[in-house]
Amino acid sequence: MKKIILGSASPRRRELMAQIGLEFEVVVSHKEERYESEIPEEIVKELALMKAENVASELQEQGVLKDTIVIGADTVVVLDEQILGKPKDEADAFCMLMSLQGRAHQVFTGVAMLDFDKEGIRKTYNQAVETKVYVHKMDEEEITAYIKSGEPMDKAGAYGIQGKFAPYIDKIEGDYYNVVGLPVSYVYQQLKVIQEKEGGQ
Ligand SMILES: Cc1cn([C@H]2C[C@H](O)[C@@H](COP(=O)(O)OP(=O)(O)OP(=O)(O)O)O2)c(=O)[nH]c1=O
Repeated sequence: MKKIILGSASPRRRELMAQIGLEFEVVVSHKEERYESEIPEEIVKELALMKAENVASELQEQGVLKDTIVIGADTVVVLDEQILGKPKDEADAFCMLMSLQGRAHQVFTGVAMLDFDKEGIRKTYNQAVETKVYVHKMDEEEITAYIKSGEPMDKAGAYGIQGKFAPYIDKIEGDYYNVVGLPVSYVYQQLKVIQEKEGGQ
């Protein structure tokens, strides 16, 4: 079995990987993240790939990259083709939450899996997964109280479906875990394909 490295500082991604019983290590890279694409699916794929590549290059420097799978991910909220990342401050969170209420938006998570064999030769799997989320109408007091809870600040779109925002989620279409930050089923199935290929060699 290849070693699995999760290149993410997100506690949610770690919890989701642990939840499905995967054994993995976490390595975080703090290199800059930039993108050139213009459509959300491509942007999250690009950012996920960059995160995984940053971690892989650090592991390479340490000489521990062979026989390893490195995973990176990136999540954005998209409303009317506008990307909402993490809010800059509480006022920004308020604007984002005002714009999301009473309607649907998309959440895209990009995943990059870098599969290194025993010689250090790499295969790349890079995918974006979409979930549609319908948010109920909220009044200003509810938005203000939610911001006071502190939950929005480290989350794309200024909300966490898994926390105190739950009362405002009318329905979703697609993978719930994709909204939390990692499309667990996609990741698991892809890992299985990679590990089985390995076993067959
Ligand atoms: C929409 C939504 C996002 N989020 C989180 C998932 C991600 O952690 C975060 C989006 O930020 P990201 O930039 O995707 O990830 P991150 O900075 O937290 O971690 P890293 O780059 O090291 O992997 O928003 C939720 O937890 N719940 C939600 O409902």
